[in-house]
Formats: sequence, structure tokens, C-alpha cells
Amino acid sequence: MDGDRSEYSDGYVVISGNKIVDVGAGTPPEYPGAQVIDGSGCLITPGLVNTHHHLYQWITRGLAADSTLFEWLTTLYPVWAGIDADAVHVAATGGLTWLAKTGCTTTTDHHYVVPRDAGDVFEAEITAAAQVGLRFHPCRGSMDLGQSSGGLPPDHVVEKLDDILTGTQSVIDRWHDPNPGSMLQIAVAPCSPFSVTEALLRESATLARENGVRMHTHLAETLDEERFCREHFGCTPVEYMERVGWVGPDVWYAHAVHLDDAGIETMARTGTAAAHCPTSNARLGAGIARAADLVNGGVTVGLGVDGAASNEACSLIEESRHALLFARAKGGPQTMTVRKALELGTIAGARVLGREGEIGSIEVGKLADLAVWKLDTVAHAGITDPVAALVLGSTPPLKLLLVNGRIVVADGRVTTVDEDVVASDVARAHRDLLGKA
Ligand SMILES: Nc1nc2[nH]c(O)nc2c(=O)[nH]1
Repeated sequence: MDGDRSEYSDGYVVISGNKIVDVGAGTPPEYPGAQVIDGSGCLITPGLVNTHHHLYQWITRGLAADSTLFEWLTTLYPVWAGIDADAVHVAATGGLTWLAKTGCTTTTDHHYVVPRDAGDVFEAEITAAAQVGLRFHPCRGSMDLGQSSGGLPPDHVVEKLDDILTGTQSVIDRWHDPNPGSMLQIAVAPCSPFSVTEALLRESATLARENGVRMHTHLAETLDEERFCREHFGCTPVEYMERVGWVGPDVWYAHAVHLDDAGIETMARTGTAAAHCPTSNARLGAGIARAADLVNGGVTVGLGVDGAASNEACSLIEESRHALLFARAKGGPQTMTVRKALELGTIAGARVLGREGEIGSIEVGKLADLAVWKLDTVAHAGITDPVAALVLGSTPPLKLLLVNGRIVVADGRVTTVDEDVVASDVARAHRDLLGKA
């Protein structure tokens, strides 16, 4: 994923501390005292970058399985109203463990349900990310437009505008690390046009820009949302966003499914990026995003697994495959190559998060975030092109996952947490939460 898209059929990567210090073809030079990991039969790629998630949903998977987005949300809001910091910690640990096992080294999280008296849900997920060992970009989400004011969420799951702004500022002050090599960066993330007020959008944009942090929201996910925007704001979702200051190179939208040509042009002109979430869009019957048109139109497109309640699989490498398959189903076999699909999940994702200079490719000076995929088992043996094997085949096991130079997965097992304990904690938290609803 370097500028030349270099590929070595036989080569090496040398790491010192948290950085890549050498990359090349053939036999590596001597590095006396170095630990050597033999990757024969494997493909090494940049660690995957996930640009949209809702980790708390890991404990509410499999519900409202045959519903549209609005039906699904109205079923789940009352369940999510019962989360607290402990539940978020368990859910985030589950979701992050699975992301690591499936090749992801950097993830965002859009957390927008913040019940009063729930404890510190942001501290809970940040602690989980540090424990599992992923590079983390939590987005301080929010909702302030309850049903009684014309929004979709019930009044008891929304916050007051002032509390949101104060809470967001304090998350940034406490946690945001803008330094090179950062493991933790905060974004500001009001939820969606039908769950937030125009005032929240405008004021949170000001707050984000004063603090130099990025901005994220759901946009143009369904036709129901488009109808809502036309009815309430007299325009399309993208036109509404431009009106309230939510376009720019510091902004990325989750989904961006229902865009007209003018919407794509606005995103390209303003440098606004997209988190393409093909699996969730299919699971909810939302539609198929115009991913190839966005890419060809000059929009930066990363991939997102989306929340676990609308994508129970939550594997970013599967999103690469689904991005390719859906693009080709719409536009034919030349619409997206396997290498482009991998690019969306790596260097393009890094660009979405403003981290292109640090992650998303295997280059000297970049951070040591790497996935080593085993392609010599029965699942992939005999596929000559390893990138085709990775993107078109089933998800391979990982020989190794390194984040910031630290081993997080070895021989298919996460090394930082006990996977069996995580699984039983998740099952218990799911039962407890549903018991409350
Ligand atoms: N896929 C999702 N779309 C959403 N819109 C919204 O307001 N919340 C969500 C969500 O949790 N998932």
C-alpha cells in the first residue's frame, strides 16, 4: 500500500520498537540479536483500519433480525437504554477481540447512547481498547432529538445539548492524544439527522474545530432518512450537512448509501470522506452504496464493519470482500479490483482518520501495525495470487497481528485477553441487559 503499491512475493519487514525500519525483497540483511518470525506460506499486509463501529452493540447481536433501520432502532433503543460502564467494557472487549482476530489494528467506535447514571462509558471502552491493544479512535456520539420533538429515539435515551457539549469537551481534554504514534484520538459524533438537532450539529462542529479533532456522523443510510430530511429540512442529507457546516477534510460520514451525483460532487469538492459499510447495509436492507462512483469521483472511501447489532460478523476483511462483490454486482467485474478492495480497508481507512502518514501501508518510518495471514491451509492453498486469496476467499487465520510493534494475535489466538473469559462475559452481559429491558 505504499505509493507504488509495491508487492514482494518473497521478502521481509524489519521492526524496531513501534516502527518499521526496513522493508524489501528477498533475504533480509543481518540484524544481530533480532527475533525472527518466519512467515512462509503467509501474506503480510498493513493492519486493517475500521472507520465505523458501535462496540456496545456486541452484547445486543441477533435482535430485530428482519427489520429496516428505523424498525430495528426503535426496537433496540429501549434495550440500549439499559447499558452502563460495565456492560460497555464487556461489549467493547468482545468487539475489539474479534476485530484483532480478523486482522484489524486500528478501529473507531461511534458511541452515541450515554444514559445518565451509567458511569463513564467512554473510560470503559478506552480501557478495553488498551487491554486488547488496538489503536483506538473513539467518537463521542450523542442524540438530543427525542420523539416528543420529532426525532426517532424515545426521550429517555437522549441527552441535553449542554450536557453533550460539556461531556464531549471533557472526553477530548482527558483522552485525545494528537502526538505522532498516538494510540488514542477522539472524534466528535452527533448520531444522525433524525436523532440530533440542528443546534447540536452546528455547535459540535464548532467545538470539534476549536479542538482540532475530527467529525463523524451517520448519513444517507436509508430512504427513510432521505424522506425525513426532505420533510424536515427541505433538502437531501448531504445538502443539510453542508448547510450546517458538516463538510470538509475533517469530516467522514458512515454509510453514504443514498447519494445523488450532486452529493458525491459535494463530498469530493469539500474533501469529506465516507465509511462504507456494505454488510450492515445489506443486513438492514438499506441499499448498496455507490462505492465505485465515490472512489472514481475523488472521495476517500474507507470501510466500516458498523455496529455488531447490524453486522453480527464484524470482520473488516469481510467488508473488503463485500465491498468488491456489491460493487461488481452493480457495475460488472471490472468495477473494483481485489487490490482496490484491500486498499479501502488499509491506506484509504488511514486517510479517512487523518493517519495516512503513520499507518495503512508497510513503509519505513511507519508504525508497526501489521497482519500476517496464513494462506497455506486448505481454505486458500492453491490460489496463486495471495491478494485474491485474502479478499475473495474465506477469512484466513492470522499467524500474527502486531499493533504498535506489540504482538496482539499469535497463531490465531489473541494474546492480550483470555478469549474464553471474554466470550462468557459477553453472554452474561447480553442476558443481563435483555433481562432489564
Ligand atoms: N447502522 C446504523 N445506523 C444508525 N443510525 C443511527 O441513528 N444509529 C445507527 C446504528 O446504530 N446503526
